[in-house]
Amino acid sequence: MIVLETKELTKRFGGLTAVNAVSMHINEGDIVGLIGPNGAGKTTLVNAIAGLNPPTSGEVITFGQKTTGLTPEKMCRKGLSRTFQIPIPFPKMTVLQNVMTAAIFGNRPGVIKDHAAHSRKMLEFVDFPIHEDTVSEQLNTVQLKRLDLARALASNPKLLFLDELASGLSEGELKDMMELILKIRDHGVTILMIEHIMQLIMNLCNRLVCIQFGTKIAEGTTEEVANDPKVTKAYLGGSGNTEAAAA
Ligand SMILES: Nc1ncnc2c1ncn2[C@@H]1O[C@H](COP(=O)(O)OP(=O)(O)OP(=O)(O)O)[C@@H](O)[C@H]1O
Repeated sequence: MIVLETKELTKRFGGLTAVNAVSMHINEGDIVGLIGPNGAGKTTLVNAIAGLNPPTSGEVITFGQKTTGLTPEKMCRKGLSRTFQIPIPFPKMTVLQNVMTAAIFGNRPGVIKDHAAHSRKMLEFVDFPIHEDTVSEQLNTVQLKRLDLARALASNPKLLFLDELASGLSEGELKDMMELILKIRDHGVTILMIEHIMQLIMNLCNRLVCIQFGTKIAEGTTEEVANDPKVTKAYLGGSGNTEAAAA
């Protein structure tokens, strides 16, 4: 079953076409990698789908319903949640308060009976490594990424967008993060991940979408797209190995 589809989705910033008529889809249970060189338009595409920066034209269909241009709050209530390339929690709130905020505002009233208990469950799920009463401005990169993930999961999404979740992590942390992403998928959440780290893409994703200069240049199984000469060229500007380019 297709859970998300874009049709000719376009986003312009003045004279710049950051996303150019991108049509793509995500199947239920997929982990789709959204790849492409720096500045290709990946975050803009995700923002256009998730409502942060509505598209200039085209269509978004989420769980079979037209959702083009809906606000992030409405998309969240429809089951789409996301993390950010640079996580920005409420800095003066504790870790638990940050997750509770997402639990309270990300779910329909009455769905979650005990927001604190639900939030603690989310922190446990992401193996949050330090005390829940820690003030969020004191967190390091790894802790911020895990908090962002716990916040995203607190609204019980069916579809989750991850924007460079693994950037800035060490080799060991990367392995833990891969296990966590698989655990999320195994709990019934379909995932679209923007990622540059090829080790992650090749190990986790069953499908890839590659964009360059805002235009989709490839979509298919991970193997098909990774071996597509257009994709190799986009990364290296010539012949070569995508893995080496993106690692
Ligand atoms: N709010 C904005 N206003 C104007 N231009 C923007 C805006 N947001 C993004 N852009 C431009 O749109 C293009 C695509 O940027 P985007 O951040 O989506 O690329 P990306 O593929 O996510 O890049 P990266 O991998 O480096 O994060 C870039 O040229 C960027 O400068």
